Amino acid sequence: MSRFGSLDPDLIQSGGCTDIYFPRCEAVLEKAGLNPSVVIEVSVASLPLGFGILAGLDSVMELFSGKPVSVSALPEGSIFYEGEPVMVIEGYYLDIARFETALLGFLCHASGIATAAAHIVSVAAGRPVFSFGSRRQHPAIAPMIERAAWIGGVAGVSNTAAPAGIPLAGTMPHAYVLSFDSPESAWAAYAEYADPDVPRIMLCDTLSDEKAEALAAARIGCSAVRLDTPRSRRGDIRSIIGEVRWELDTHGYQDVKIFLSGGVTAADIAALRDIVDSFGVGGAIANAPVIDFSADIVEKDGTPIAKRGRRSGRKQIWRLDGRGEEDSGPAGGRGIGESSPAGSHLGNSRAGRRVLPHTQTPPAGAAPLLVELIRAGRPVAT
Ligand SMILES: O=P(O)(O)OC[C@H]1C[C@H](OP(=O)(O)OP(=O)(O)O)[C@H](O)[C@@H]1O
Ligand SMILES: [Zn+2]
Repeated sequence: MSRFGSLDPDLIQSGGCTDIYFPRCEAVLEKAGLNPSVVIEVSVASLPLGFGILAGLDSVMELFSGKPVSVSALPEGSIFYEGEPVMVIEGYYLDIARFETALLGFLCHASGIATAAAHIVSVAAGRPVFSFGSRRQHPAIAPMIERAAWIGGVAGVSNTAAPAGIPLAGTMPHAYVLSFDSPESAWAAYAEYADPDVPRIMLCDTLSDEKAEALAAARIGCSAVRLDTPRSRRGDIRSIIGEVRWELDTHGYQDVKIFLSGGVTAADIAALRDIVDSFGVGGAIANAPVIDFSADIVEKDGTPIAKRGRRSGRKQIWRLDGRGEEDSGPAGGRGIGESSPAGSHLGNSRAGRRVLPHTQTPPAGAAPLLVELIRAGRPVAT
């Protein structure tokens, strides 16, 4: 029996977490004596934001290691576009079939979060964005959520179960403030007792007006005030934030920054990034729509073949000016443990890329973006 509704990872590894039609059709193929060698490409036909950031590769590598298949893919954190094969899997179909469910699940969910994070980070235009939304999802996938948000470019994450190397960030809950007899005593205790390396960011909207609480917190001493104003009180949040900034400046607290959280979306950030110093984003990242990848046969026993709506034959993505590393590296995010985003290349138009048949000679100076990761079940040193 699984605990907390989550699954034993060994069952995923063995193909036990799959859509029932796979084992059913495997059995028929076996009885029919069929097991073609295939090339399967993972791609997406439509990307609402016009681009995607690839994430979830760590789990796919684990899934296929030790299995008699070969895998090539765009490196994790790469930007990709509609119709581009982000991953290519080769092997006998019966060695791949039932793993399609887990393969797509790993990529769809993590890439959706990484893409939303990258979009929000690019809209924030240099203002730090923190992932505060792991509470909006099942805790068993908190490490995946925070890792994908980090790959998408956030400056830090709130969940302590995040993979090592990702900075943790957080402030204080309203429950903490309410545990004291006043917000002032809550802030004073935090200023005095919180670990020295914890930023003094005080939550300023619990019992009274943001302007009054922000000034009171600044007088006690803080580096920033967090506004998490409930929807019922929001009204014109821009005016509220503008008043808080004005009063802080007028009273000599120009250095006290403003941190905004609570239902923050990319549109909010676009509208407020000129008067807010950093953002805590929950559901807009953690609950991001998945990227709707599909896995399709494009070659069978060496012959190009594909279902309607897909182009047959194995392909390569070429970066025409040879800057493969820019596209094949973190394009909107970064690898785990890297100190900062590799700079957002979200401006990368797909004009600089070309998808060609695997057998076709590319233009001079072009760089291949799909790289071999696993050969016959063994990871390829990259
Ligand atoms: O973008 P969202 O999905 O809204 O979540 C982001 C913030 C908002 C929420 O505030 P509260 O719900 O007031 O929780 P708390 O009092 O614990 O901060 C909590 O601080 C989350 O980290
Ligand atoms: Zn709260």
